[in-house]
Amino acid sequence: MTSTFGSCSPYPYLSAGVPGSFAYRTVKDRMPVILTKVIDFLCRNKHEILESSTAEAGSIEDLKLIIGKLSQLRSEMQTNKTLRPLEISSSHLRDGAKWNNELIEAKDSSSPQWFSSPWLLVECYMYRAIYCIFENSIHLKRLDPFSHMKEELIISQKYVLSQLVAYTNDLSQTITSASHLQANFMKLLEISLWANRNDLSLSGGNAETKPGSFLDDVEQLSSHILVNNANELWLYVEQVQKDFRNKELGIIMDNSGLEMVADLCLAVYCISHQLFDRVIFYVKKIPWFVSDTTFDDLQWALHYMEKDVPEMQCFASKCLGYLDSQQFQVVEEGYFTLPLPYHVMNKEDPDLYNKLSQSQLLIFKGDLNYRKLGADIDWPSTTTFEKFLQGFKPAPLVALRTIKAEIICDIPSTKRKPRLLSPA
Ligand SMILES: O=P(O)(O)OC[C@@]1(O)O[C@H](CO)[C@@H](O)[C@@H]1O
Ligand SMILES: [Mn+2]
Repeated sequence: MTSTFGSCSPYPYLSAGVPGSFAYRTVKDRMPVILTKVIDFLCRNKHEILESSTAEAGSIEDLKLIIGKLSQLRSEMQTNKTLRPLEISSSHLRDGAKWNNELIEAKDSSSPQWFSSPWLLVECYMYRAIYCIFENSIHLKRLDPFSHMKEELIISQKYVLSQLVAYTNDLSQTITSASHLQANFMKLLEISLWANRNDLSLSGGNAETKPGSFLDDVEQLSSHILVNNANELWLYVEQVQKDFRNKELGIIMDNSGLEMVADLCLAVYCISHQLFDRVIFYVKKIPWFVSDTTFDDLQWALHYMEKDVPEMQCFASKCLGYLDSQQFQVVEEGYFTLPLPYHVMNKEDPDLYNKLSQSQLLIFKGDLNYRKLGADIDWPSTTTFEKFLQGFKPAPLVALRTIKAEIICDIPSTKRKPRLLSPA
């Protein structure tokens, strides 16, 4: 496959063409279920959806058309048809050109099919196709078919979220030494890492955490960290204090819900202890991989916490205050909802690469970001992170990721490649 994925690696891309792989089970089982859940949601909630739309009569036709197109998409996936060019609207022309270039490129070598093209292209394609189907409707352009799941997740987790925020507040009160500052930072990193297990695209829309267990889980899970560079990271953060006056942290976000709140806790800690002066949150520009955070999700969550969860009101107001003062900034960049891996970003989107390079530290959250850092290639597990990135390094960066896909690197040769307890 010689698309702009164009990697110099001799190793193959992950693909659903490998029976039994997580990519195969995702395309064969998980993705059709996700599409079915969207169709069911539209059928079961059609009255509410029609009431909320401007022109009810037209919307009924719209809804029927959308459901038909989603069903067709699912059927083409299940029968391994060729991925059709996306109908991308004029407001996304730039992304559209890149999308169809990928699909045309794929055609050069072989027609892009669900079970043979690179998993990254195929999986991103499904979410983009869902978005295009809504965006090309007349009355339901702005409908996020996953927002109800993301909102229900936050509401169902409010007890765990309140615990997490209270824990973060306590950490901030007890800073009496540099070692405390470090210990607490490391703890919040681990919390942000394990919150990544909360992933609606895996849990089929169900909240993962049982009330009251998440912080205990974080304690237990420490021994499951396979590659842990937190100590080197802290030494670098200390160096940043000496070398830079104006310090910026970039968080390339992943899932809404617990993971988003964990990332906000880490960011609040960094600002309130002057480890960084500004935190840039890179969110998704369109609904993505079921639970990935959009700007609307972040705003909805902060206002929900401020209004409806007394224990979180102060935290939410603090975050909203940081947004007003620009100490928190939210950025929507189209690149993060393209199928492109990160090693081609400097060529494909030099402005974004340059923006990322303004930060003193970048934290890439979650499995999909990790897959894009490694171009979704089936690298040997002993591959160094440096080689895995294939030259992508706009700024010093770390990946906080719980393993979902088989791709992995930096495992010492003394350790065997971890046997994945794939959540699927
Ligand atoms: O990016 P996240 O939210 O951590 O992981 C989500 C996800 O990318 O993990 C699976 C394997 O990569 C995908 O099929 C799935 O959607
Ligand atoms: Mn995600």
